[in-house]
Amino acid sequence: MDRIVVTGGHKLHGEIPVSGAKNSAIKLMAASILTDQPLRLTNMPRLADTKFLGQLLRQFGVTVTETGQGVDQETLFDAREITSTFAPYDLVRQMRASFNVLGPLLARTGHAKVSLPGGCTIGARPVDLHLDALTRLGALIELDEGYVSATAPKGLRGAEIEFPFVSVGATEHTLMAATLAQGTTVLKRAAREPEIGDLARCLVMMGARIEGIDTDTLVIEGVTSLTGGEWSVIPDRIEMGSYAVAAAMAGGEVRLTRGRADLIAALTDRMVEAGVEVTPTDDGVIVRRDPGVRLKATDIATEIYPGFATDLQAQFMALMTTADGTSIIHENIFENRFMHAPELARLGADIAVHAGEARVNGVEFLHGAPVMATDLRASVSLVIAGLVAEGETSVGRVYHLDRGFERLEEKLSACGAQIERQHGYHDEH
Ligand SMILES: CC(=O)N[C@H]1[C@@H](OP(=O)(O)OP(=O)(O)OC[C@H]2O[C@@H](n3ccc(=O)[nH]c3=O)[C@H](O)[C@@H]2O)O[C@H](CO)[C@@H](O)[C@@H]1O
Ligand SMILES: C=C(OP(=O)(O)O)C(=O)O
Repeated sequence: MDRIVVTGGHKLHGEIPVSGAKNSAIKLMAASILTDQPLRLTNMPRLADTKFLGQLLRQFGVTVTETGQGVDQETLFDAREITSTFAPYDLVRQMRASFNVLGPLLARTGHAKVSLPGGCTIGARPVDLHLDALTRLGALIELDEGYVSATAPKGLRGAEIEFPFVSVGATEHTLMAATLAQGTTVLKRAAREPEIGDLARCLVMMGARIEGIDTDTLVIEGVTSLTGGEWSVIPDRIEMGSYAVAAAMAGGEVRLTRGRADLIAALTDRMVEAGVEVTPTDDGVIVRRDPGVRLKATDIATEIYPGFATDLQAQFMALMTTADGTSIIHENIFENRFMHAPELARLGADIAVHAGEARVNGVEFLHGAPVMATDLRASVSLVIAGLVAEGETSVGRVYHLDRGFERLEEKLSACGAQIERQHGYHDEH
């Protein structure tokens, strides 16, 4: 097993290119099932999650061809023939979003059997909204021994669906299925995350008829078939936000490129409030901070987009561990997303968690210690804390981190961080 070792106390100076968004790429990959023509995705991140999903798509008979390196990374998906519509537990359990192949398989072939999903253990994470919406589109659904079997013998048909609350996964899942349904589908209380806009725009490029993109009401006029084409994956706002916080934590000056400042406005507004200098640029932001001056404790509450992203909560908590004063962090999206708090405490942070609220009492210094990544975004929060912790911080179970951060050590060490990956480490936990 790998671990990442960070030696704290080095300022960051330089440039970090933002990769394509994991949470868009994996939905766009699932959309490739909807057409028998090739779909080329550019600005593709190479991550454990895109690899898992590539394996799953191959299981259905999709040809997946990766080419290029760095900013030229792209992948061609050719789902000319779907040879299987079975998604086994072993391939779905690794990543929650792989469940979202169910709708596209059903829309394209009329049947599918998909294992219930895995993903980060940050809450119960049921899929009831997904299944209710597919049922409204005319799917017959059965649950048996951890598998969902769905059929639509007469094809899917449009419906008006009002989600009881906002769900990113259920919105994009239903959106994909509805593109090939007969008639009109209206999705109310739809999620508006930028990755959904990216998916919807790609589907429109493929011939789908969708109105209301980026709003909470999507109107989809079903078509009989979609075409292929080429699409560039939107920048990863969570990766971008994580490096913005890393620069703020370590101090120095970092320019984030190939990104979009507007996508992380909720985060940078709070960073500015805390005393970090953030300057938007044409393709990202410049983050500056004098490490000699303590940041001011700042409160956050996670919300649906355009609010503060739950996927940036752990990173912001790490930043607040050394701020002056007490910051209150409310987690409103997932019921169990503070598992990084006890790990940050090993580094000397003072954090009290009660239900959905964490009180972070800023301390002057953190000290290095062995810590364990508990989920994807928690793992990067530990790396961020390690950037200022005195001595060495070793982060175990980095397979969580590898799900969503491409070449993290390379990107941070190019800016002066002392960080390395060690292979073959024995995890005693
Ligand atoms: C791969 C991907 O894009 N993952 C993102 C996606 O996850 P994901 O799509 O799983 O998140 P959702 O927006 O669906 O979840 C929001 C809340 O709704 C609940 N829920 C969801 C569906 C359902 O059928 N029933 C139900 O109760 C969830 O347990 C959670 O408490 O959006 C989250 C919220 O921005 C992000 O943290 C994840 O990084
Ligand atoms: C929680 C995340 O991923 P998943 O929904 O796949 O678990 C994430 O990207 O932060």
